[in-house]
Amino acid sequence: MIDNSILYLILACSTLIFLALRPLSVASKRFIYPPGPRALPLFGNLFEFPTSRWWFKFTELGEKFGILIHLSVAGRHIVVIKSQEIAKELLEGTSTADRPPFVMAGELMGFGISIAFIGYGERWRTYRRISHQVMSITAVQMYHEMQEKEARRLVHAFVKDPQSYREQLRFTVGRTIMDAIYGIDCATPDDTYIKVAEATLDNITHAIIPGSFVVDAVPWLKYLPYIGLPFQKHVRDGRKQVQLMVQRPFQHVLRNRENGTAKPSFTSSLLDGEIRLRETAERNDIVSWAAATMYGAAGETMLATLLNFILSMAQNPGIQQKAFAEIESVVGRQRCPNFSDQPRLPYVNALIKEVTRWRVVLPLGIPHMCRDDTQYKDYILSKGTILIPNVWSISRDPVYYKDPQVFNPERFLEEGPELDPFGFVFGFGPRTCVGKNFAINQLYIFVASLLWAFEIAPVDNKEIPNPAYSSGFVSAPVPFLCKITPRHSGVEELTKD
Ligand code: HEM
Repeated sequence: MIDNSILYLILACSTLIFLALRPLSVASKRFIYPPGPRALPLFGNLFEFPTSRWWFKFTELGEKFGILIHLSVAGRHIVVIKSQEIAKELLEGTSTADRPPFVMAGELMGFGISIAFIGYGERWRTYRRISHQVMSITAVQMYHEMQEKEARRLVHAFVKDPQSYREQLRFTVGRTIMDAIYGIDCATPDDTYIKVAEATLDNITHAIIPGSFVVDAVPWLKYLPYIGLPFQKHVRDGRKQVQLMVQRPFQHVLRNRENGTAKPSFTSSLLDGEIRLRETAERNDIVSWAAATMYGAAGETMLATLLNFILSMAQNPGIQQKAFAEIESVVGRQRCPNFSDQPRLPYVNALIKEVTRWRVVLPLGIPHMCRDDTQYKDYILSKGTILIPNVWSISRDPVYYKDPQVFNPERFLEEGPELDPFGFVFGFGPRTCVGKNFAINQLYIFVASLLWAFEIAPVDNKEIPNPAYSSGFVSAPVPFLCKITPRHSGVEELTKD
């Protein structure tokens, strides 16, 4: 990796070029941004940015400057939003539904065409329209049976090898998505489809983290001929892998459709033609990318949320006991929980909301960008301003939550429940998470099944200290030890395939 002094030198040159070349109209127009720390000439607030976990720094700045903070880096304006109401208002319309360019992960590695990274436009609207047909609140019921089966398989795997709960969760999350998206049943964690997808996503996730590659700060570097810079090597290998991840499972579905063995899936439903796409090639391109994005967006977020669930239970035995008692009274011990139990499990539903609030897995969501000059109250933001919702600080704000550090599902049950985290952890406005309904269902059935089957406790009855969290785009707890013991003798038998 290039060392920081060279990075800053290159950044300084690129900023000068940018300032010299930008159109006069932009330079002379009068924009009014919210308050923020003083920006240095050329560099702006570059040095305010820590190397990781920006959400803590943004929260600190919020205490000084208020609920909207303005920063700038190399001529690019950034506004960080610390209030749920303002994030909703500002990110609600299509005028702020663009995405900033992700040069490395998006343009160079080829993921920029995915639903999550692509800018606002016709192709993004098509993605959203077709995905809605198979991810709406009604449509996701088609995955219920498969999700129930995967929950039983997960429980069974935990019985067999409770120590490797993290790997089991990772594999089950991947397998469930493969099944839902492509109708592919992956037998083992070494399955090629899962391996390729995980390796590709590791690469992409690394590439998205700001500061990983110099080309994100200095986009003109992308025009350099190949001279073996670290980002160029990463692109050379990564781009091929992205194609493999998108094409292989999609071709599998096409082959199975031809020989009549395709299982129902997200991809198959889209190919069944409810969507009106003109050419087969165009249709295949759009559907294959919609499918691959789903896999990419679901894996890490679901895994991180389920790990937070395990941690919260090991740290809060009283809450776990209460949730188990509710499940036992509704489900009993003779069968596993299913979706029809859900309306009668209010405490479990509140517990899931609390897991998503207590440790948000995407602490800064995914940034939006203004498509045009945008007026908000007294501010006028220029086209291209990046808008970042500080979801982490919303989840910790005493304005919304009493004792926000405390894990307490009751906060969503009492009269006058506190702010519903499902209203912000899945994002805002037209870019809200496409897989929200699928994710909530999966969290419900996995959480209810694990609570029904196991007692999750610290090892040797010692308290589990709060683990460190990964510092990437998705924030997940680093491995921690805990003891997972079946609650009753029927668990193994009832979860046999
Ligand atoms: C607990 C699990 C999950 C969380 C917390 C989560 C959260 C988010 C957030 C914050 C965004 C950005 C929204 C915005 O820009 O305002 C997003 C986007 C997205 N999510 Fe999720 N997500 C989860 C699971 C899933 C699953 C299971 C899928 C697919 C099956 C999925 C598919 C997507 C897609 C495709 C986008 C891009 C939407 C767009 O840019 O138009 N997510 N998600």
